[in-house]
Amino acid sequence: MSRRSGAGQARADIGIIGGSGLYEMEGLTQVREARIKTPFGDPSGPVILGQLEGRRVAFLARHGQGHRFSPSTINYRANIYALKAIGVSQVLSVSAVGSMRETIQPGHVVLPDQFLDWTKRRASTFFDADVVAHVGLAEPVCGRLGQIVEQATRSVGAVAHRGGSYLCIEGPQFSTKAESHLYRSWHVSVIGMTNMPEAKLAREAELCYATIALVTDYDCWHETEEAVQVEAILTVLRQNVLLAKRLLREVVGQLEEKAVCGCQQALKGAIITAPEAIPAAARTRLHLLIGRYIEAKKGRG
Ligand SMILES: CSC[C@H]1O[C@H](OP(=O)(O)O)[C@H](O)[C@@H]1O
Ligand SMILES: Nc1ncnc2[nH]cnc12
Repeated sequence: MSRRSGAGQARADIGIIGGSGLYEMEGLTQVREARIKTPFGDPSGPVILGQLEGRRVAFLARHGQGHRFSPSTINYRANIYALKAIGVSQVLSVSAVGSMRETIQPGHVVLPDQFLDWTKRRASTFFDADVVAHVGLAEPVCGRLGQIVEQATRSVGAVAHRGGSYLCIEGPQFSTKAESHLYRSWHVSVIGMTNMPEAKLAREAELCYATIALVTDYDCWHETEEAVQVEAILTVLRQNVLLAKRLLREVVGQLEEKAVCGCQQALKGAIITAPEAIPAAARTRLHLLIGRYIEAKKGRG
């Protein structure tokens, strides 16, 4: 696979964020690498662009090549910003998760429609200085994308659980049994360490977002299954990742190039700061995200 590099003219419509075990996307053609600088720092690595099933796709390994970034040190803002900067309008997020329910088994695919953010030390908004914006997160997953992913999951022969809550813990340690039982009492479906604040930031960036959660373990609540350990996760992951690659191809082939849905308007009416109160430096820093709203407002006087 030959690669060109550089960020100039790098464009894509569909973003894939690869999680644990998914560090590259096979099957991409016309591959090039883009190193994208953002006002929020560096993404986890170069964005890999190419064609997949006739669509322009951008792939980014969340933990970086060689899995160098822990869930707490991933620069989620830079990752989402970088995808937005190259034109991505819809993001498929692939994640390894633990199951919190008997019927959700290792090897199954869960398509959560809710998240619980139990993280403690992550930058979780683009709007933490100079501009205040409050986006809605009642439905954090794009329903249109979720529907397509569900169909595709079934058509590749995997067991799909559509809906349910993904509980995001800070990690990197796995949970104690006491925590795991507590979380089960909250009726969550799966547990992981990365989808928050990723999903929040995708909404702030007005990107459609859906998680493909690949179940690797039963965390540590199960009475007859071993408590989760990385070694066991990696064994299941090797199988899951093969499935994920087939599934992603199928999903991408069914997606419209440009998403047309409400996610693309998430910031409409959400910016509460008066345009004239926004300093020039903040306008520049946030232009990609809010330019069309504050310029229009200013024009109306
Ligand atoms: C290697 S197991 C724990 C690790 O896997 C998940 O990451 P990702 O969501 O990127 O697949 C989990 O959140 C932890 O970061
Ligand atoms: N049990 C678990 N807890 C947190 N993150 C995970 N990722 C995969 N399995 C997990």
